[in-house]
Amino acid sequence: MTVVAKVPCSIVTGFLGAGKTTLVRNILQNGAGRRLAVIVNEFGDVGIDGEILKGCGIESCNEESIVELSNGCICCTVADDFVPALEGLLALDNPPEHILIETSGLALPKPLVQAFNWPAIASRVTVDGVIAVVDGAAVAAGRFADDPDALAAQRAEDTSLDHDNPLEEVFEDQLLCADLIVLNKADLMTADEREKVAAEIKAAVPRAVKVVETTGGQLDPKVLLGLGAAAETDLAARPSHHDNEAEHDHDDFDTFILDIPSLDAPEGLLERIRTAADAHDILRIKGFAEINGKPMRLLIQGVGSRLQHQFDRPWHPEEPRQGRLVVIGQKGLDRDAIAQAIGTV
Ligand SMILES: Nc1nc2c(ncn2[C@@H]2O[C@H](COP(=O)(O)OP(=O)(O)OP(=O)(O)O)[C@@H](O)[C@H]2O)c(=O)[nH]1
Repeated sequence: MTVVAKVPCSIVTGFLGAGKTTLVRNILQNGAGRRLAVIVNEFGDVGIDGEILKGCGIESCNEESIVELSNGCICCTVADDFVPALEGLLALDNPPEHILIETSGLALPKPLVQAFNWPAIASRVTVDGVIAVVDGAAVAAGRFADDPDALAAQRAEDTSLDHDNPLEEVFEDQLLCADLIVLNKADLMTADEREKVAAEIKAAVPRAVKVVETTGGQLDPKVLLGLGAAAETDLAARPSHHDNEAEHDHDDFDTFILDIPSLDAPEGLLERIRTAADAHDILRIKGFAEINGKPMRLLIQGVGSRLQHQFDRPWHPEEPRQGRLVVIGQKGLDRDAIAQAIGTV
């Protein structure tokens, strides 16, 4: 009897805008020697991350090995989307030797790890490791804890995990499931902040989990892949805020899409986005804009009020040159006011 080795899969989790796609892109660029495939999931309906990966010009990024699941959070569509997507990749003529799974920033990784025990796939794949990417600058700015010191004190007295901040719950669920924590955006932190954030992370995770610091997700694939964690056999060590819920929903968060008119120059739009992100506490905004006379589409990426933009690839002749932004925030986002502030079609 021949025993076929299970295909290792790395789950890349991390809050909105932490740098997951950037890290996955680096692995694709540096992961030579191993046939990789990617399953990429987004909270919004428009697959920006898949587009970024496909637009990156890396030879190994062929269309069939990048599967986009943009039909809600992957943790809630395991049966309908995730397991069939994995099966599809395993059925390719040239199946991948390692699969990267990038979850949405709001997904809980544990239901995904659990899915690896499903009979349809259990004998064929294993979770090589859960990699949690952390936006160090956001943690340093206190985004995930109203008062980290008070919280640490409270933890010391009360070991239950529950509290009311939905951002923090998602963030902690991602850390608590991790085999490796990537402390990203080191360039945006002072040495003191880096130390403080690393200590905060360690305090939040009861197991000994390695924390590696980086900028732009630049880590050797040898550090990230081949962890051999078999996380699906080790679920008890990965507590979640949602362990007692039959189904997790994302009611705490809102998302919508804005169509953006063609522009002569990007500066005005970028300024309006920055102002709107601050005024309305937008967590994440990303998409593409059309700049008149430019053959390339402009990729716009906002995390909080920090914005980046670059021309990433030429518009394809068959695609509509329609600017479009996905906006994500906590429940109660004022869509009309944001649309007006940013200027939509
Ligand atoms: N300054 C700085 N920016 C970074 C770093 N890593 C990523 N970014 C930027 O942060 C933004 C978000 O990065 P992504 O890789 O798209 O983050 P993500 O976690 O995939 O985002 P979602 O899928 O929307 O949750 C982009 O503008 C990146 O260029 C870093 O180390 N430093």
